[in-house]
Amino acid sequence: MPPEYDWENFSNVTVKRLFSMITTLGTAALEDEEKLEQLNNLLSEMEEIYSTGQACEYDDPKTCLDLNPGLEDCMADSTDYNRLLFCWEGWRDAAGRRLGDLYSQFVELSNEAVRADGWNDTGEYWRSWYETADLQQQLETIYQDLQPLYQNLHAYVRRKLINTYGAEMVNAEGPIPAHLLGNMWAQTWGNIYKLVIPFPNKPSIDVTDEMVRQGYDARRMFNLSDEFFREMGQIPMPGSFWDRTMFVRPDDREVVCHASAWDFYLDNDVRIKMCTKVNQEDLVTVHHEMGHIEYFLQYAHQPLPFREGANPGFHEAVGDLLALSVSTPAHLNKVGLLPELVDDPEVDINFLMQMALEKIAFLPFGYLIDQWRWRVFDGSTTKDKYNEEWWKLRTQYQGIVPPVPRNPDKDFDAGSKYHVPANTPYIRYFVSFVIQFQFHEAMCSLSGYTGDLHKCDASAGAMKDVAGSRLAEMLRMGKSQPWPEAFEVLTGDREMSAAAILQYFAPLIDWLEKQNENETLGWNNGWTPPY
Ligand SMILES: C[C@H](NC(=O)O)C(=O)O
Ligand SMILES: [Zn+2]
Repeated sequence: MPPEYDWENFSNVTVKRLFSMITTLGTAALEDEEKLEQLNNLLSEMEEIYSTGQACEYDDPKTCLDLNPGLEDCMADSTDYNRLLFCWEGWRDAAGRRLGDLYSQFVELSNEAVRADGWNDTGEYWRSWYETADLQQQLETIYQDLQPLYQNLHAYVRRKLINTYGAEMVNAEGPIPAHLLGNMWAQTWGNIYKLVIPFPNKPSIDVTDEMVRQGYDARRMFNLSDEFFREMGQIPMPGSFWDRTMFVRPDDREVVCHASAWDFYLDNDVRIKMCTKVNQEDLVTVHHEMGHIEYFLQYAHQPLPFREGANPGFHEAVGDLLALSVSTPAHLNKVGLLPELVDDPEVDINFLMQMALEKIAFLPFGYLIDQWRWRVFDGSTTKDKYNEEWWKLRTQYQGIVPPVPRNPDKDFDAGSKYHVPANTPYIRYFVSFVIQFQFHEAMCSLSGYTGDLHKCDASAGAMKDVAGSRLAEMLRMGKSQPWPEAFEVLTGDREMSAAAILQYFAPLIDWLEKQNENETLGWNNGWTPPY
Protein backbone atom coordinates (compact mmCIF):
# COMPACT_ATOMS: atom_id res chain seq x y z
CA MET A 1 0.00 0.00 0.00
CA PRO A 2 1.69 3.27 -1.05
CA PRO A 3 2.21 5.67 1.89
CA GLU A 4 -0.55 8.30 2.13
CA TYR A 5 2.10 10.96 2.60
CA ASP A 6 5.31 11.11 0.61
CA TRP A 7 6.99 12.16 3.83
CA GLU A 8 10.44 10.98 2.89
CA ASN A 9 10.53 13.81 0.37
CA PHE A 10 9.19 16.47 2.72
CA SER A 11 11.45 19.52 2.96
CA ASN A 12 10.54 20.36 6.58
CA VAL A 13 13.16 18.45 8.58
CA THR A 14 11.11 18.36 11.78
CA VAL A 15 7.91 17.07 10.16
CA LYS A 16 9.98 14.52 8.23
CA ARG A 17 11.59 13.41 11.52
CA LEU A 18 8.18 13.12 13.16
CA PHE A 19 6.87 10.93 10.35
CA SER A 20 9.97 8.77 10.46
CA MET A 21 9.46 8.15 14.19
CA ILE A 22 5.70 7.63 13.97
CA THR A 23 6.13 5.06 11.22
CA THR A 24 8.71 3.10 13.27
CA LEU A 25 6.61 0.53 15.16
CA GLY A 26 9.19 -1.85 16.61
CA THR A 27 7.57 -4.99 18.05
CA ALA A 28 4.13 -3.39 17.66
CA ALA A 29 4.52 -4.14 13.94
CA LEU A 30 3.60 -7.78 14.65
CA GLU A 31 0.18 -8.09 12.96
CA ASP A 32 -0.60 -11.58 14.21
CA GLU A 33 -2.67 -10.71 17.29
CA GLU A 34 -2.10 -14.11 18.86
CA LYS A 35 1.68 -13.88 18.53
CA LEU A 36 1.73 -10.34 19.89
CA GLU A 37 -0.27 -11.54 22.90
CA GLN A 38 2.14 -14.46 23.33
CA LEU A 39 5.08 -12.02 23.21
CA ASN A 40 3.56 -9.85 25.92
CA ASN A 41 2.60 -12.88 28.01
CA LEU A 42 6.17 -14.13 27.89
CA LEU A 43 7.41 -10.75 29.12
CA SER A 44 4.95 -10.65 32.04
CA GLU A 45 5.69 -14.28 32.95
CA MET A 46 9.45 -13.56 33.02
CA GLU A 47 8.87 -10.41 35.09
CA GLU A 48 6.70 -12.43 37.52
CA ILE A 49 9.40 -15.08 37.99
CA TYR A 50 12.09 -12.43 38.49
CA SER A 51 10.09 -10.40 41.02
CA THR A 52 9.10 -13.39 43.18
CA GLY A 53 12.32 -15.41 43.07
CA GLN A 54 13.69 -16.49 46.48
CA ALA A 55 16.63 -18.48 47.84
CA CYS A 56 15.86 -20.75 50.80
CA GLU A 57 18.10 -22.89 52.98
CA TYR A 58 17.35 -26.61 52.96
CA ASP A 59 13.90 -25.71 51.64
CA ASP A 60 13.06 -24.22 55.04
CA PRO A 61 10.54 -21.46 54.16
CA LYS A 62 11.52 -19.45 57.24
CA THR A 63 15.00 -18.94 55.75
CA CYS A 64 13.81 -17.74 52.33
CA LEU A 65 15.37 -14.50 51.07
CA ASP A 66 13.99 -12.24 48.33
CA LEU A 67 16.43 -10.51 46.00
CA ASN A 68 15.62 -7.15 47.61
CA PRO A 69 16.46 -6.69 50.38
CA GLY A 70 17.68 -10.10 51.60
CA LEU A 71 19.97 -11.43 48.89
CA GLU A 72 21.30 -8.00 47.84
CA ASP A 73 22.15 -7.23 51.47
CA CYS A 74 23.84 -10.62 51.74
CA MET A 75 26.06 -9.82 48.75
CA ALA A 76 26.73 -6.31 50.07
CA ASP A 77 27.51 -7.10 53.70
CA SER A 78 28.84 -10.66 54.04
CA THR A 79 32.55 -11.49 53.79
CA ASP A 80 31.97 -15.20 54.36
CA TYR A 81 32.98 -17.00 51.15
CA ASN A 82 30.41 -19.77 51.50
CA ARG A 83 27.56 -17.53 52.66
CA LEU A 84 28.15 -15.34 49.61
CA LEU A 85 28.16 -18.48 47.49
CA PHE A 86 24.77 -19.56 48.90
CA CYS A 87 23.23 -16.16 48.01
CA TRP A 88 24.89 -15.98 44.61
CA GLU A 89 23.97 -19.51 43.51
CA GLY A 90 20.56 -19.44 45.21
CA TRP A 91 19.45 -16.42 43.21
CA ARG A 92 20.55 -17.96 39.92
CA ASP A 93 18.72 -21.19 40.71
CA ALA A 94 15.57 -19.23 41.63
CA ALA A 95 15.54 -16.73 38.77
CA GLY A 96 18.00 -17.53 35.99
CA ARG A 97 17.31 -21.26 35.64
CA ARG A 98 13.56 -20.77 35.35
CA LEU A 99 13.86 -18.22 32.55
CA GLY A 100 16.00 -19.90 29.88
CA ASP A 101 13.21 -21.54 27.86
CA LEU A 102 10.92 -18.54 28.13
CA TYR A 103 13.68 -16.19 27.00
CA SER A 104 14.54 -18.16 23.86
CA GLN A 105 10.85 -18.17 22.90
CA PHE A 106 10.76 -14.42 23.53
CA VAL A 107 13.81 -13.85 21.28
CA GLU A 108 12.13 -15.62 18.36
CA LEU A 109 8.91 -13.64 18.69
CA SER A 110 10.68 -10.32 19.24
CA ASN A 111 12.73 -10.86 16.08
CA GLU A 112 9.65 -11.88 14.09
CA ALA A 113 7.94 -8.70 15.27
CA VAL A 114 10.73 -6.26 14.39
CA ARG A 115 11.28 -7.98 11.04
CA ALA A 116 7.69 -7.00 10.24
CA ASP A 117 8.96 -3.45 10.77
CA GLY A 118 11.85 -3.92 8.38
CA TRP A 119 14.69 -4.68 10.86
CA ASN A 120 16.97 -7.72 10.58
CA ASP A 121 16.70 -8.44 14.32
CA THR A 122 15.85 -6.82 17.64
CA GLY A 123 19.43 -5.73 18.31
CA GLU A 124 19.57 -3.79 15.04
CA TYR A 125 16.28 -2.08 15.97
CA TRP A 126 17.62 -1.13 19.42
CA ARG A 127 20.85 0.28 17.97
CA SER A 128 18.86 2.41 15.49
CA TRP A 129 17.81 4.67 18.38
CA TYR A 130 21.34 6.11 18.42
CA GLU A 131 21.19 7.21 14.78
CA THR A 132 24.92 6.45 14.62
CA ALA A 133 26.06 4.27 11.73
CA ASP A 134 29.34 3.22 13.36
CA LEU A 135 27.96 2.99 16.93
CA GLN A 136 29.56 -0.37 17.73
CA GLN A 137 32.97 0.74 16.49
CA GLN A 138 32.77 3.99 18.47
CA LEU A 139 31.86 2.09 21.64
CA GLU A 140 34.65 -0.46 21.16
CA THR A 141 37.19 2.38 20.75
CA ILE A 142 35.99 4.06 23.93
CA TYR A 143 36.09 0.71 25.75
CA GLN A 144 39.70 0.17 24.64
CA ASP A 145 40.59 3.66 25.92
CA LEU A 146 39.16 2.74 29.34
CA GLN A 147 40.45 -0.83 29.66
CA PRO A 148 43.89 0.09 31.15
CA LEU A 149 42.18 1.95 34.01
CA TYR A 150 39.82 -0.97 34.59
CA GLN A 151 42.70 -3.46 34.62
CA ASN A 152 44.53 -1.36 37.19
CA LEU A 153 41.47 -1.22 39.43
CA HIS A 154 40.89 -4.97 38.92
CA ALA A 155 44.50 -5.84 39.87
CA TYR A 156 44.38 -3.66 42.99
CA VAL A 157 41.02 -5.05 44.17
CA ARG A 158 42.16 -8.62 43.42
CA ARG A 159 45.17 -8.13 45.71
CA LYS A 160 42.92 -6.84 48.49
CA LEU A 161 40.58 -9.82 48.04
CA ILE A 162 43.55 -12.19 48.32
CA ASN A 163 44.25 -10.52 51.67
CA THR A 164 40.64 -11.16 52.72
CA TYR A 165 39.91 -14.64 51.28
CA GLY A 166 43.39 -16.12 50.81
CA ALA A 167 45.49 -16.99 47.74
CA GLU A 168 43.71 -20.35 47.40
CA MET A 169 40.34 -18.73 46.63
CA VAL A 170 41.64 -15.68 44.72
CA ASN A 171 44.57 -16.07 42.32
CA ALA A 172 47.01 -13.16 41.80
CA GLU A 173 47.01 -13.71 38.02
CA GLY A 174 43.52 -15.05 37.56
CA PRO A 175 40.00 -13.73 37.18
CA ILE A 176 38.14 -12.96 40.44
CA PRO A 177 35.36 -15.27 41.74
CA ALA A 178 32.18 -13.41 40.75
CA HIS A 179 30.53 -13.51 44.19
CA LEU A 180 33.24 -11.56 46.06
CA LEU A 181 32.67 -8.07 44.61
CA GLY A 182 29.84 -6.90 46.92
CA ASN A 183 27.09 -7.09 44.33
CA MET A 184 24.85 -9.85 42.98
CA TRP A 185 26.15 -9.26 39.45
CA ALA A 186 29.63 -7.86 40.27
CA GLN A 187 28.50 -4.78 38.32
CA THR A 188 29.55 -2.17 40.89
CA TRP A 189 31.95 -2.81 43.75
CA GLY A 190 31.10 0.01 46.16
CA ASN A 191 30.07 -2.43 48.89
CA ILE A 192 33.61 -3.82 49.24
CA TYR A 193 35.04 -0.33 49.78
CA LYS A 194 35.58 -1.46 53.39
CA LEU A 195 37.98 -4.18 52.11
CA VAL A 196 39.94 -2.06 49.64
CA ILE A 197 40.08 1.44 51.18
CA PRO A 198 43.51 2.93 50.37
CA PHE A 199 43.96 4.96 53.58
CA PRO A 200 41.76 3.37 56.25
CA ASN A 201 42.85 5.72 59.03
CA LYS A 202 41.49 8.85 57.39
CA PRO A 203 38.06 10.39 58.18
CA SER A 204 35.27 8.42 56.50
CA ILE A 205 33.64 9.79 53.36
CA ASP A 206 30.83 7.24 53.40
CA VAL A 207 27.68 8.97 54.65
CA THR A 208 25.45 5.93 55.24
CA ASP A 209 26.01 5.87 59.00
CA GLU A 210 25.39 9.62 59.27
CA MET A 211 22.16 9.28 57.24
CA VAL A 212 20.92 6.61 59.65
CA ARG A 213 22.09 8.60 62.68
CA GLN A 214 20.18 11.68 61.48
CA GLY A 215 17.04 9.59 61.01
CA TYR A 216 16.92 9.89 57.22
CA ASP A 217 14.03 8.07 55.58
CA ALA A 218 13.23 7.59 51.89
CA ARG A 219 11.17 10.75 51.57
CA ARG A 220 13.97 12.88 53.03
CA MET A 221 16.40 11.37 50.52
CA PHE A 222 13.98 12.30 47.72
CA ASN A 223 13.63 15.83 49.14
CA LEU A 224 17.41 16.26 49.22
CA SER A 225 17.54 15.31 45.55
CA ASP A 226 14.63 17.58 44.60
CA GLU A 227 16.32 20.50 46.41
CA PHE A 228 19.47 19.93 44.36
CA PHE A 229 17.58 19.86 41.07
CA ARG A 230 15.95 23.19 42.09
CA GLU A 231 19.34 24.63 43.11
CA MET A 232 20.58 23.77 39.61
CA GLY A 233 17.64 25.63 38.06
CA GLN A 234 15.72 22.54 36.96
CA ILE A 235 11.96 21.92 37.25
CA PRO A 236 10.78 20.94 40.78
CA MET A 237 8.93 17.65 41.27
CA PRO A 238 5.17 18.32 40.84
CA GLY A 239 2.72 17.75 43.71
CA SER A 240 1.33 14.59 42.13
CA PHE A 241 4.83 13.12 42.09
CA TRP A 242 4.90 13.12 45.90
CA ASP A 243 1.39 11.63 46.12
CA ARG A 244 1.88 8.86 43.56
CA THR A 245 5.51 7.76 43.91
CA MET A 246 6.22 4.40 45.60
CA PHE A 247 9.10 5.27 47.97
CA VAL A 248 9.60 1.99 49.82
CA ARG A 249 8.87 -1.70 49.38
CA PRO A 250 5.20 -2.22 50.33
CA ASP A 251 4.44 -4.98 52.81
CA ASP A 252 1.03 -5.91 51.36
CA ARG A 253 1.99 -7.05 47.87
CA GLU A 254 4.79 -8.31 45.66
CA VAL A 255 6.38 -5.57 43.55
CA VAL A 256 9.33 -5.38 41.15
CA CYS A 257 11.81 -3.66 43.42
CA HIS A 258 14.25 -2.67 40.70
CA ALA A 259 14.04 1.15 40.81
CA SER A 260 12.28 2.80 37.84
CA ALA A 261 10.87 6.17 36.70
CA TRP A 262 7.57 6.49 34.86
CA ASP A 263 6.16 9.11 32.47
CA PHE A 264 2.37 8.91 32.10
CA TYR A 265 2.45 11.54 29.34
CA LEU A 266 -0.55 13.30 30.89
CA ASP A 267 -0.97 16.34 33.21
CA ASN A 268 2.62 16.14 34.45
CA ASP A 269 1.89 12.72 35.97
CA VAL A 270 5.41 11.42 36.65
CA ARG A 271 6.38 8.83 39.30
CA ILE A 272 9.21 6.75 40.71
CA LYS A 273 8.86 3.19 41.96
CA MET A 274 11.66 2.25 44.35
CA CYS A 275 12.25 0.02 47.38
CA THR A 276 14.51 2.65 48.93
CA LYS A 277 17.02 1.70 51.61
CA VAL A 278 18.66 4.39 53.75
CA ASN A 279 22.24 4.33 52.48
CA GLN A 280 24.61 6.27 50.23
CA GLU A 281 24.16 3.88 47.29
CA ASP A 282 20.40 4.47 47.26
CA LEU A 283 20.87 8.24 47.69
CA VAL A 284 22.70 8.18 44.34
CA THR A 285 19.99 5.93 42.84
CA VAL A 286 17.31 8.42 43.98
CA HIS A 287 19.16 11.12 41.99
CA HIS A 288 19.45 8.72 39.04
CA GLU A 289 15.70 8.05 38.95
CA MET A 290 14.85 11.71 39.57
CA GLY A 291 17.03 12.56 36.58
CA HIS A 292 14.64 10.55 34.41
CA ILE A 293 11.70 12.45 35.92
CA GLU A 294 13.45 15.78 35.23
CA TYR A 295 13.94 14.86 31.58
CA PHE A 296 10.23 13.86 31.30
CA LEU A 297 9.24 17.28 32.68
CA GLN A 298 11.69 19.27 30.52
CA TYR A 299 10.54 17.78 27.19
CA ALA A 300 6.81 17.47 28.06
CA HIS A 301 5.97 20.28 25.58
CA GLN A 302 7.44 18.34 22.65
CA PRO A 303 5.27 16.35 20.19
CA LEU A 304 4.89 12.81 21.54
CA PRO A 305 7.56 11.07 19.38
CA PHE A 306 10.13 13.62 20.59
CA ARG A 307 9.35 12.94 24.26
CA GLU A 308 12.40 10.66 24.55
CA GLY A 309 16.07 11.11 25.45
CA ALA A 310 18.28 12.47 22.65
CA ASN A 311 19.55 8.90 22.79
CA PRO A 312 18.86 6.35 25.57
CA GLY A 313 22.25 7.07 27.17
CA PHE A 314 21.22 10.68 27.78
CA HIS A 315 18.23 9.55 29.84
CA GLU A 316 20.48 7.42 32.07
CA ALA A 317 23.03 10.22 32.42
CA VAL A 318 20.92 13.11 33.76
CA GLY A 319 20.52 11.97 37.36
CA ASP A 320 24.02 10.53 37.58
CA LEU A 321 25.38 13.85 36.29
CA LEU A 322 23.87 15.80 39.17
CA ALA A 323 24.86 13.05 41.61
CA LEU A 324 28.52 13.63 40.60
CA SER A 325 28.23 17.08 42.22
CA VAL A 326 26.17 15.85 45.18
CA SER A 327 28.63 13.00 45.93
CA THR A 328 31.60 15.32 46.44
CA PRO A 329 32.74 15.54 50.08
CA ALA A 330 32.34 19.33 49.81
CA HIS A 331 28.66 19.03 48.90
CA LEU A 332 27.95 16.27 51.42
CA ASN A 333 29.56 18.48 54.05
CA LYS A 334 27.41 21.44 52.88
CA VAL A 335 24.19 19.43 53.38
CA GLY A 336 25.37 18.25 56.80
CA LEU A 337 26.06 14.60 55.93
CA LEU A 338 29.84 14.77 56.23
CA PRO A 339 30.88 16.21 59.63
CA GLU A 340 34.40 17.19 58.73
CA LEU A 341 35.88 18.33 55.44
CA VAL A 342 39.64 17.86 55.16
CA ASP A 343 41.90 18.95 52.32
CA ASP A 344 44.13 15.88 52.20
CA PRO A 345 45.43 14.11 49.05
CA GLU A 346 44.99 10.74 50.77
CA VAL A 347 41.31 11.47 51.47
CA ASP A 348 41.06 12.45 47.78
CA ILE A 349 42.37 9.01 46.83
CA ASN A 350 39.87 7.37 49.20
CA PHE A 351 37.09 9.37 47.53
CA LEU A 352 38.28 8.55 44.00
CA MET A 353 38.52 4.87 44.95
CA GLN A 354 34.93 4.94 46.19
CA MET A 355 33.83 6.55 42.91
CA ALA A 356 35.93 4.14 40.80
CA LEU A 357 34.26 1.15 42.51
CA GLU A 358 30.97 2.53 41.14
CA LYS A 359 31.93 4.09 37.84
CA ILE A 360 35.03 2.23 36.53
CA ALA A 361 34.10 -1.24 37.83
CA PHE A 362 30.82 -0.90 35.94
CA LEU A 363 32.26 -0.17 32.48
CA PRO A 364 32.95 -3.73 31.24
CA PHE A 365 29.61 -4.93 32.68
CA GLY A 366 27.75 -2.05 31.03
CA TYR A 367 29.47 -2.88 27.77
CA LEU A 368 29.08 -6.66 27.66
CA ILE A 369 25.36 -7.22 28.40
CA ASP A 370 24.26 -6.09 24.95
CA GLN A 371 27.34 -7.56 23.26
CA TRP A 372 25.84 -10.86 24.48
CA ARG A 373 22.24 -9.90 23.66
CA TRP A 374 22.95 -8.50 20.18
CA ARG A 375 24.49 -11.88 19.27
CA VAL A 376 21.50 -13.74 20.72
CA PHE A 377 19.16 -11.59 18.65
CA ASP A 378 21.19 -11.86 15.43
CA GLY A 379 21.31 -15.64 15.88
CA SER A 380 25.07 -16.05 16.23
CA THR A 381 24.56 -17.18 19.84
CA THR A 382 22.12 -20.07 19.82
CA LYS A 383 20.15 -21.18 22.88
CA ASP A 384 22.50 -24.09 23.66
CA LYS A 385 25.35 -21.55 23.90
CA TYR A 386 23.56 -18.84 25.93
CA ASN A 387 25.38 -19.53 29.20
CA GLU A 388 28.76 -20.43 27.73
CA GLU A 389 28.81 -17.19 25.73
CA TRP A 390 27.63 -15.22 28.78
CA TRP A 391 30.58 -16.40 30.89
CA LYS A 392 33.03 -16.05 28.01
CA LEU A 393 32.18 -12.34 27.86
CA ARG A 394 32.03 -11.93 31.65
CA THR A 395 35.55 -13.37 31.98
CA GLN A 396 36.94 -11.62 28.89
CA TYR A 397 35.69 -8.15 29.81
CA GLN A 398 35.21 -8.16 33.59
CA GLY A 399 37.91 -10.61 34.63
CA ILE A 400 35.54 -12.64 36.81
CA VAL A 401 34.62 -16.33 36.92
CA PRO A 402 31.66 -18.27 38.32
CA PRO A 403 32.51 -19.57 41.84
CA VAL A 404 30.88 -22.92 41.02
CA PRO A 405 30.66 -24.88 37.74
CA ARG A 406 27.78 -23.86 35.50
CA ASN A 407 25.45 -26.41 33.93
CA PRO A 408 25.10 -25.43 30.24
CA ASP A 409 21.72 -27.17 29.97
CA LYS A 410 20.14 -25.78 33.14
CA ASP A 411 21.83 -22.49 34.04
CA PHE A 412 20.78 -19.22 32.38
CA ASP A 413 22.81 -16.69 34.34
CA ALA A 414 21.95 -13.80 32.01
CA GLY A 415 18.37 -14.24 33.26
CA SER A 416 19.47 -13.43 36.80
CA LYS A 417 20.00 -9.81 35.75
CA TYR A 418 16.79 -7.73 35.75
CA HIS A 419 17.25 -6.10 32.36
CA VAL A 420 17.28 -9.42 30.45
CA PRO A 421 13.85 -10.79 31.52
CA ALA A 422 12.53 -7.19 31.67
CA ASN A 423 13.87 -6.72 28.12
CA THR A 424 15.47 -3.35 28.96
CA PRO A 425 18.40 -2.58 26.65
CA TYR A 426 21.68 -2.06 28.49
CA ILE A 427 24.30 -0.33 26.30
CA ARG A 428 22.58 2.89 27.35
CA TYR A 429 24.30 2.62 30.75
CA PHE A 430 27.76 2.24 29.22
CA VAL A 431 27.04 5.31 27.05
CA SER A 432 25.73 7.14 30.13
CA PHE A 433 28.80 6.35 32.25
CA VAL A 434 30.99 7.91 29.52
CA ILE A 435 28.93 10.98 28.55
CA GLN A 436 27.94 11.92 32.13
CA PHE A 437 31.57 12.88 32.72
CA GLN A 438 31.58 14.97 29.52
CA PHE A 439 28.39 16.65 30.76
CA HIS A 440 29.97 17.10 34.22
CA GLU A 441 33.08 18.72 32.73
CA ALA A 442 30.85 21.09 30.73
CA MET A 443 28.61 21.94 33.72
CA CYS A 444 31.67 22.62 35.88
CA SER A 445 33.34 24.96 33.40
CA LEU A 446 30.03 26.71 32.61
CA SER A 447 29.50 27.26 36.36
CA GLY A 448 32.89 28.99 36.53
CA TYR A 449 34.61 26.17 38.43
CA THR A 450 38.34 25.82 37.62
CA GLY A 451 39.75 23.19 40.03
CA ASP A 452 40.17 19.40 39.76
CA LEU A 453 37.22 17.80 37.98
CA HIS A 454 36.66 15.18 40.70
CA LYS A 455 36.21 17.92 43.31
CA CYS A 456 33.68 19.92 41.34
CA ASP A 457 30.26 20.63 42.83
CA ALA A 458 28.59 22.55 39.99
CA SER A 459 26.08 24.07 42.44
CA ALA A 460 28.96 25.90 44.17
CA GLY A 461 30.01 27.70 40.98
CA ALA A 462 29.38 31.49 40.78
CA MET A 463 27.73 30.92 37.39
CA LYS A 464 25.76 27.79 38.29
CA ASP A 465 22.66 29.38 36.72
CA VAL A 466 24.43 29.44 33.34
CA ALA A 467 25.25 25.75 33.71
CA GLY A 468 21.72 24.89 34.86
CA SER A 469 20.01 26.75 32.04
CA ARG A 470 22.29 25.13 29.44
CA LEU A 471 21.43 21.72 30.86
CA ALA A 472 17.70 22.56 30.76
CA GLU A 473 18.08 23.75 27.16
CA MET A 474 19.58 20.39 26.20
CA LEU A 475 16.90 18.42 28.07
CA ARG A 476 14.06 20.46 26.56
CA MET A 477 15.11 19.29 23.09
CA GLY A 478 14.18 15.69 23.90
CA LYS A 479 14.64 13.68 20.72
CA SER A 480 13.64 16.52 18.40
CA GLN A 481 17.07 16.44 16.72
CA PRO A 482 19.85 13.82 16.36
CA TRP A 483 21.74 13.52 19.65
CA PRO A 484 24.95 15.35 18.54
CA GLU A 485 22.85 18.54 18.22
CA ALA A 486 21.69 18.22 21.85
CA PHE A 487 25.15 17.12 22.99
CA GLU A 488 26.66 20.27 21.45
CA VAL A 489 24.24 22.57 23.31
CA LEU A 490 25.73 21.55 26.67
CA THR A 491 29.28 20.41 25.85
CA GLY A 492 30.20 22.24 22.64
CA ASP A 493 31.30 18.81 21.32
CA ARG A 494 29.52 16.36 19.03
CA GLU A 495 31.19 13.06 19.95
CA MET A 496 31.41 10.66 22.88
CA SER A 497 34.91 10.55 24.36
CA ALA A 498 36.65 8.81 27.27
CA ALA A 499 38.79 11.90 27.89
CA ALA A 500 36.54 13.42 30.56
CA ILE A 501 36.21 10.27 32.73
CA LEU A 502 39.97 9.67 32.42
CA GLN A 503 40.64 13.26 33.46
CA TYR A 504 38.27 12.86 36.46
CA PHE A 505 40.17 9.76 37.67
CA ALA A 506 43.70 10.95 36.72
CA PRO A 507 44.99 11.18 40.34
CA LEU A 508 43.74 7.64 41.05
CA ILE A 509 45.31 6.25 37.85
CA ASP A 510 48.73 7.50 38.97
CA TRP A 511 48.22 6.06 42.45
CA LEU A 512 47.01 2.67 41.17
CA GLU A 513 49.92 2.34 38.74
CA LYS A 514 52.32 2.73 41.67
CA GLN A 515 50.33 0.26 43.78
CA ASN A 516 50.38 -2.29 40.96
CA GLU A 517 54.09 -2.13 40.14
CA ASN A 518 54.49 -5.81 41.06
CA GLU A 519 51.02 -6.96 40.00
CA THR A 520 49.98 -8.74 36.80
CA LEU A 521 47.53 -6.51 34.93
CA GLY A 522 44.77 -8.59 33.36
CA TRP A 523 44.00 -12.26 34.04
CA ASN A 524 44.44 -15.68 32.49
CA ASN A 525 40.97 -16.76 31.52
CA GLY A 526 41.57 -20.42 32.36
CA TRP A 527 41.86 -20.17 36.17
CA THR A 528 38.92 -21.28 38.31
CA PRO A 529 38.57 -21.25 42.13
CA PRO A 530 38.54 -24.57 44.01
CA TYR A 531 34.97 -25.89 43.96
C1 LIG B 1 22.97 0.42 35.86
C2 LIG B 1 21.53 -0.04 35.87
N1 LIG B 1 20.71 1.05 36.32
C3 LIG B 1 19.34 1.02 36.29
O1 LIG B 1 18.76 -0.04 35.94
O2 LIG B 1 18.72 2.06 36.64
C4 LIG B 1 21.37 -1.24 36.79
O3 LIG B 1 20.90 -1.07 37.89
O4 LIG B 1 21.75 -2.33 36.37
ZN1 LIG C 1 17.82 4.66 34.65
